[in-house]
Amino acid sequence: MYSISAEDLDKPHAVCIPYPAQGHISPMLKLAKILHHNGFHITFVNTEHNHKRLLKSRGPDSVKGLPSFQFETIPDGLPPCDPDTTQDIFSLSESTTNSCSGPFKELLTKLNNTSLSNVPPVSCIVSDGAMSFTLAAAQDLGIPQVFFWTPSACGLLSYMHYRDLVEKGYTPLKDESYLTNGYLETTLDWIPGMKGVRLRDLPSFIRTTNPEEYMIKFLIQETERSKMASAIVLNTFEPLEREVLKSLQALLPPVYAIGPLHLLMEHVDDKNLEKLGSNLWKEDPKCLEWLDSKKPNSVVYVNFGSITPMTPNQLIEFAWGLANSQVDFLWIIRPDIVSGNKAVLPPEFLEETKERGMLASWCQQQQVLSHVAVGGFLTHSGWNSTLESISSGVPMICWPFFAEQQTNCWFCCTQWEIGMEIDNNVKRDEVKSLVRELLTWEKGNEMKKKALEWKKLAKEAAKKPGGSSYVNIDKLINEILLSSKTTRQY
Ligand SMILES: O=c1ccn([C@@H]2O[C@H](COP(=O)(O)OP(=O)(O)O[C@H]3O[C@H](CO)[C@@H](O)[C@H](O)[C@H]3O)[C@@H](O)[C@H]2O)c(=O)[nH]1
Repeated sequence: MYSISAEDLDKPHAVCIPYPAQGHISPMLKLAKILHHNGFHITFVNTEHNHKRLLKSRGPDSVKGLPSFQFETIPDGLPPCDPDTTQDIFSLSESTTNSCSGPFKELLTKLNNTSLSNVPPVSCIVSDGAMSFTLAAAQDLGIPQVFFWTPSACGLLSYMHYRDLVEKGYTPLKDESYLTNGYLETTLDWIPGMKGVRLRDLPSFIRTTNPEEYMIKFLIQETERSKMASAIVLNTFEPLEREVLKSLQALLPPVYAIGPLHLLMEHVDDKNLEKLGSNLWKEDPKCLEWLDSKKPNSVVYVNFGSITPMTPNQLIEFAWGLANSQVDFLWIIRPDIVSGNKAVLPPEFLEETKERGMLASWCQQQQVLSHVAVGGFLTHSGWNSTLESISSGVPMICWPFFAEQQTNCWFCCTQWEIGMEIDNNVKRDEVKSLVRELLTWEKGNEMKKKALEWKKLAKEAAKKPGGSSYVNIDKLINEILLSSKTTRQY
């Protein structure tokens, strides 16, 4: 155990607990580092499974911590599995809800036994919005509890309306034919801040015929419990999602837009924190070297995040679409991207693209997106990827897979004017023409200009001292985390 100074024992102590998936752990770790920089003692809680994965991908230093920034683990309730595979989100949501509350409360009791734990008493909890079992623990201790929803604000607003969608009869679908008979094109005009959105643009879990669909029940439960929190935080910035944020403010406790967190992190000048990382796969540093050899705006970067799977056929269509576009590409293919199979690319494709294609299994995405050689991003529209692309001024081709990625895609294509959607049933000719359009044609140029405008606004929001997100973090700390404002009772 580290020995801690008397001064450290007086610090406020935030327990930060992400939902145990890559796209949630990374932004939570950034927020935890910012709080640490602002004088908080941090306990960061991973699941045992992800702790093992971090040890494997980044080595022991990544989770060894510092005297005032420590890592703890709780079990996720699922049977042990191969540390290299992505856990199933549906099972994970059910098991964390049903089994994590006990271990989490035990952990808090252990930390609060300060003579043994040698840490300050826990003074607030920053929990992922999809880990609402943490609320009861905060209520027991009478301390502030903040929910960090890691999807976009438009994603959260959509989830907040899941109950209405069920009550108004939009979901469950009457039968399977409703998936393809044009029903999903139905336009809704009653979600303030998202006028004109179609059913197919809402988070994908509503595309079910099952009246007992777990993800719908889960998200209704999680969003309801968010109403009891001391505050809500979102990794977005006010000019980007102003109308949506306004709608959320009317439904929830105070909502703070504090992103893009990776830009806010630039104000955290602490070498000790740099070694604490969150990538569950090992990054390939050769991607950046390869980009160095390319001309500005000449490369399309292709990455579908940490969860999206695809069929062997979709992989082949993407491959030939990229090859036929004649554009240089950096394509990240996760080892588990083809569910149940090894990703196999045809040797003719590898031969034909060896001069202009780079393949790797994981990269340092933020650095890749801010490299001058990258002119466009073919993405699954996960929120972190979308926000990282926006803050680097990179326009996108969107191939949303599930959850609120459909909503992020709709905003990119119709509201922010920085994206083009590719059909879910991907075909090589469409990949080829959209990649060419993005990198070499007028439409791509227009989107690039727009993306650069958003980049400027993102940077302004993160500016020290007056940027809106910078100010909101200050407010979050002073108005909520350091105050005695506690959660509301059920
Ligand atoms: O080679 C890679 C690939 C990804 N990343 C990082 O991994 C994160 C991926 O996050 P995201 O783009 O949000 O995708 P998912 O992993 O799919 O994220 C899940 O979590 C997000 C936040 O809640 C949701 O928006 C998504 O729908 C959900 O699938 C990003 O920060 C990337 O920079 C890397 O560093 N290197």
